[in-house]
Amino acid sequence: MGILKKHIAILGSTGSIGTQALDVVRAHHDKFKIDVLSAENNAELLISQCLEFLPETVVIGNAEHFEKVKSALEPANIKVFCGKEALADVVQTERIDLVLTAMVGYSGLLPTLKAIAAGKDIALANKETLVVAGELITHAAKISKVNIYPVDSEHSAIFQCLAGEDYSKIEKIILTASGGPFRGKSLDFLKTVTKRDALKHPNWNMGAKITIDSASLMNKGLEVIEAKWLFGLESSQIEVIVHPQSIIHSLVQFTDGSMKAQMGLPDMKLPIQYALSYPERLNSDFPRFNFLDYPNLTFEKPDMETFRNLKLAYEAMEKGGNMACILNAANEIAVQEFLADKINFLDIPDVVEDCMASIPYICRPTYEDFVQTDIETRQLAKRKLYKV
Ligand SMILES: NC(=O)C1=CN([C@@H]2O[C@H](COP(=O)(O)OP(=O)(O)OC[C@H]3O[C@@H](n4cnc5c(N)ncnc54)[C@H](OP(=O)(O)O)[C@@H]3O)[C@@H](O)[C@H]2O)C=CC1
Ligand SMILES: CC(=O)[C@@H](O)[C@H](O)COP(=O)(O)O
Ligand SMILES: [Mn+2]
Repeated sequence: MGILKKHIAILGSTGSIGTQALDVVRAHHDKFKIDVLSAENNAELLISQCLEFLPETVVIGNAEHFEKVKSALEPANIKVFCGKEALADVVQTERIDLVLTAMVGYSGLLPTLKAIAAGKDIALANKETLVVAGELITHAAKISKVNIYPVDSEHSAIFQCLAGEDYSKIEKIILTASGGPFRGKSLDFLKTVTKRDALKHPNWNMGAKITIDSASLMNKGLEVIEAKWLFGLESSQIEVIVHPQSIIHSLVQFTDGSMKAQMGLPDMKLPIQYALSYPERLNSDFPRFNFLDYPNLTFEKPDMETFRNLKLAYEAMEKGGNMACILNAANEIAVQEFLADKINFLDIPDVVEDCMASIPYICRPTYEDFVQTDIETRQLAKRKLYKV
């Protein structure tokens, strides 16, 4: 009798997480079957991925590329759709077991909600979704009895440390942060840094948006909020420590004082594979960590005065409601403009803080409130950045 394969949809298959997920699938083709792939603009790569993995359905976000993708894939009997609604529809396809959310930003919210409502387990890389609407997502997952498996390296580390443990015995978790390319630098130094400087992450090769977030410590702020929702924690139970080598991926301290850490070389294929194959732990030939190559694993307190984004994220989490949605939308606009060389690095926390102070607070937001908050915050962020 053949082994049953897990049927997977990968949303954002052409990105850093998406391409590494396909590497994992390629190495374990006896375990996984790709049913859906999607991309926003990169039609060439999407077409070649489809011709290799032969999904049933593919979605290209940007309508400009639709005809090109369609004419390349229809001869291979692959259905091609385009646009946001199509993405939210195809994740509901009956045979899909697991949806890997590997797209970037707020765009992950609707397809993730639709996939959960259709009873699909989620391998969650797209942290912005949980940041924006963590309560809505975790509530929907509970109702639909679906699991959310973390892909983010720190959250995968915590999830692995918690295997077989009682979550009510968590005293606190400690998220490690590399500190990014500007660790130890002053505000004066940060005034003049460029996109090129900010894109040089010391340990990880990732998409542009998350790399800028790592440099500004917003990534760690988003991860603090992500951890709250994934593991059901209070703000006081979530700590951040700077660990420049990125070998310890995060830690859990239990109520008896014992600590568990998960370690390994910085390689996203491991957490991706763990999330895709859970509860099975598959073999891999990923390079192994050797203590003797790292005689100095070091730790520092994060500098939340210079890197204000981390403090703003704690504030947004503590305030709740739509505040983290405001933080996220303002940050997405600021990062987009920084990557377009239109604003300075230090404008990022300024505009996030301004938007958090100005957009009306909603204590118990509905999905429609999040949509409206996201739109209004993006408009305000642009007005603040360009003083129009
Ligand atoms: N990269 C990493 O190591 C890690 C990433 N993450 C998280 O995973 C997510 C993906 O990050 P990463 O892979 O680095 O990002 P990339 O920018 O490398 O890839 C993003 C993917 O999403 C697609 N995409 C872009 N915009 C949209 C949109 N509006 N709607 C739908 N799809 C879209 C892109 O398509 P196209 O190529 O056509 O533009 C691409 O396939 C992020 O939320 C990030 O925070 C978390 C931990 C580590
Ligand atoms: C690989 C991964 O999970 C990233 O989120 C990474 O943690 C970014 O590094 P920073 O610790 O610099 O934010
Ligand atoms: Mn991370």
